[in-house]
Amino acid sequence: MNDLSATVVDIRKLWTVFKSADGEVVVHRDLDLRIERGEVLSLVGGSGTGKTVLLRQILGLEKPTKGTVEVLGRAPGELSAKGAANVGMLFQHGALFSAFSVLENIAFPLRELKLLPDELIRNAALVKLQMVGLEPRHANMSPADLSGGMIKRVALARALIMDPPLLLLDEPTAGLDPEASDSFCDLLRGLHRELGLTVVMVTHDLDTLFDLSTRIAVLADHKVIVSGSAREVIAYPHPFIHEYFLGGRGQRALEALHDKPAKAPPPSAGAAH
Ligand SMILES: Nc1ncnc2c1ncn2[C@@H]1O[C@H](COP(=O)(O)OP(=O)(O)OP(=O)(O)O)[C@@H](O)[C@H]1O
Repeated sequence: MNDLSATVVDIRKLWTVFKSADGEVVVHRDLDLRIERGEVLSLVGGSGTGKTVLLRQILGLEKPTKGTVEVLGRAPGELSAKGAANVGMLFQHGALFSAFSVLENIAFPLRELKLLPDELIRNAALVKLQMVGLEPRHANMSPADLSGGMIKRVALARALIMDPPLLLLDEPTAGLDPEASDSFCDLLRGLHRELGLTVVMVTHDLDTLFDLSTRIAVLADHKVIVSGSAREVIAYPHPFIHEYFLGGRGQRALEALHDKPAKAPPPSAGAAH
């Protein structure tokens, strides 16, 4: 497979087994998942079904016990500088360095490469700052002075600094109020379209899930039991799906989705919250 292939993430016969005091815990068993270029694939599943572990395996931070994970045809574990540039990750709480300014945080992965002069790195970071809807005046601020929505935006700019074709999002709207959450979803939707990104997202927020996903994959019984559109997934008979999507919370999110007026195409540089 080469970089022109439509498959960005290819997971085959994946087993993840952790040792515990009581023996072994099987998290994934023979899990298969293929993600094509341009998809926004959301992973949903009960607590402990291995969604975060799967993101970490795609990022190359953890190795499968058995089976293979490939990103653009390469094992993410073999991350060279070029490999690392293939995947951007937005961690749940932003994971910004508190001692660094906004711009230093965004520039960090590029600076670590030690390949470019400072001026070029600074300019690249400023471009990304604006891409996520922030302004040059935010560049010298400290993370402690930012709102939750701004922290997410800075973390997103850092995840995008190397122009990765694949972006991983762990609970991108967790902790944001509804307005900031909508605004961040608009930004993600715009960037997905404009940059032609492939996105893999873990979210417990059903509004975010229905708002952004082009496909939903459900993890249960140690594997992906079904993947497809919201409609297809909801129609799949499984107790987890019934409880998750057809309980009160799911019904409200579905109704809100149907009631929502169609959105105008969002600018990638929307107002920061
Ligand atoms: N390094 C590790 N060592 C041992 N067990 C681990 C390790 N990492 C994860 N686990 C276990 O693997 C299982 C899956 O964890 P993971 O965090 O991926 O679940 P999740 O689906 O993201 O859950 P949640 O929705 O609650 O965040 C859990 O039982 C967790 O305790």
